[in-house]
Amino acid sequence: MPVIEPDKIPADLLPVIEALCATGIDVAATIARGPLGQSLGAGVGENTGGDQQKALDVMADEAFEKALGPAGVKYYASEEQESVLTLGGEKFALAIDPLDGSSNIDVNVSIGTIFSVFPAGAGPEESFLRPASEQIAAGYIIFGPQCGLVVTFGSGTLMYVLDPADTCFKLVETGLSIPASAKEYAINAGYRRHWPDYVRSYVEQAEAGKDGPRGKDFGFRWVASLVAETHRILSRGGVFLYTGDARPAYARGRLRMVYEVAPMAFLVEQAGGKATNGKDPILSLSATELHQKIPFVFGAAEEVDHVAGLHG
Ligand SMILES: O=P(O)(O)OC[C@H]1O[C@](O)(COP(=O)(O)O)[C@@H](O)[C@@H]1O
Ligand SMILES: [Mg+2]
Ligand SMILES: [Mg+2]
Repeated sequence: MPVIEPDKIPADLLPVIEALCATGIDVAATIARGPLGQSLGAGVGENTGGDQQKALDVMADEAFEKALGPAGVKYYASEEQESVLTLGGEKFALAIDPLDGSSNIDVNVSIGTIFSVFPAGAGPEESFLRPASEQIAAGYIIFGPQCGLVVTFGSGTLMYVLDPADTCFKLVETGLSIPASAKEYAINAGYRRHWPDYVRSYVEQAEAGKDGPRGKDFGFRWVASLVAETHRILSRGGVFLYTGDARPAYARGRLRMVYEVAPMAFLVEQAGGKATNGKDPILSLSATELHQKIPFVFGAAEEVDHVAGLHG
């Protein structure tokens, strides 16, 4: 039985996408059982980035690592591992956030797996420390009310939904498109007192709504799962901000260039949106360290441009 409809997937990448889907189906089944199975949200340690690791972070990482070597992945860079692993494949370098939105594991809110694929480079680190524009595929699996796959190979952004009847990801959209203007913004407003001026100005203008300089009302959203925020923005528009702020260790925000920001930027730009570090396009930038964080603003083109204007 196929795990995904293969028609729109480049032939050389099909084994990688199939391995991601097959593993995603297993992870989805584990998540769906929640407290009926083993404790998924229990703390089990700390990763290199200093985040607490939960049981599901580690289980998902082990499952993807195991599946991807035989699918052609040579270098495997995971948010949950300190350095790049060399697997059995030859062609590809794959970066992964095996479980995004860890704080939502135990509360039955959408979480996901984010991935980014480059052609394998000269060595493990060189394969990932390069311009984000050199990605040849990027996407995420969302574990939500529906399990879905959103992916780009550089010619549009595709959406698949997992059909529970035959556990096959089926194509539902071929050209996702983010409207240029937005009516919703997403930011963790709990950190307001730490924000830089350009973020404070952006949010104050949005909050002023029709009566302010933007001349329209905005709704506010925050799920605390990047995958879920991206899915909403790809589905109905909006803008997302997780910039640097004045908290210790948050000068470059929270999100990682290699595992989270570069792949989401590729998906968003392929859907007609924009993705910056507040000012410069993410796709023009390279990570200089594997676990490097970077400020991230993405979504509706007009909003991302407006933020860049305030950034100066
Ligand atoms: O808890 P905060 O500061 O609002 O951060 C939420 C962000 O952190 C993340 O959960 C980080 O990802 P991980 O769960 O993979 O560490 C994002 O999904 C989300 O956007
Ligand atoms: Mg994450
Ligand atoms: Mg994670």
